[in-house]
Amino acid sequence: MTDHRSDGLYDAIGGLDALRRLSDTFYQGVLADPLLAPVFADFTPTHIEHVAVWLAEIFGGPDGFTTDLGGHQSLLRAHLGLAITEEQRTRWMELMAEAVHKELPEGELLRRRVLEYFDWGTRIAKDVSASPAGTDLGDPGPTPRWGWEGLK
Ligand code: HEM
Repeated sequence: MTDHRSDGLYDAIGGLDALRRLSDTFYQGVLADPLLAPVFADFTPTHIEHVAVWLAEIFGGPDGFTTDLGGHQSLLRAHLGLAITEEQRTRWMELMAEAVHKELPEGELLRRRVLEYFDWGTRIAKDVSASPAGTDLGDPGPTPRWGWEGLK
């Protein structure tokens, strides 16, 4: 078991390919889940790729979400109006923890840091989701970065 700590978190995770596998496995679980599937009624396969590209940027990889997919504000806006409940957020975390254990390299610290990001991010998604679609969120600043020490 190794934490690959001399690498950045993105490289230790296995880069974009590993994040694509993570996203794919996670959304297979989401779409089969009675509590979450209705939230993702408009799901399309591009969602899997967009989430992988977002996560790459978060964990210190290429900034493709900012350059090509609308950046931090677009990510937040995608969650407006969803009215995510705490029960749904918790289920999302359970399914993501399963996907992380299946798809990401072993390493207690690596997995802990990744899941800490998801815990932080799902709370933000839930908060934003309480506001109606189209709400002006202002400038949220650049996409956050998450490393071995957590939020940078
Ligand atoms: C760290 C946590 C999260 C991340 C990184 C994340 C990431 C994303 C991204 C990148 C998109 C845009 C996808 C696209 O452009 O196709 C998106 C949309 C969406 N997210 Fe999240 N999300 C998070 C939490 C949640 C939670 C907790 C829920 C609900 C329980 C949720 C539900 C949705 C839905 C319904 C959409 C729109 C889906 C669609 O395109 O049809 N997200 N999310």
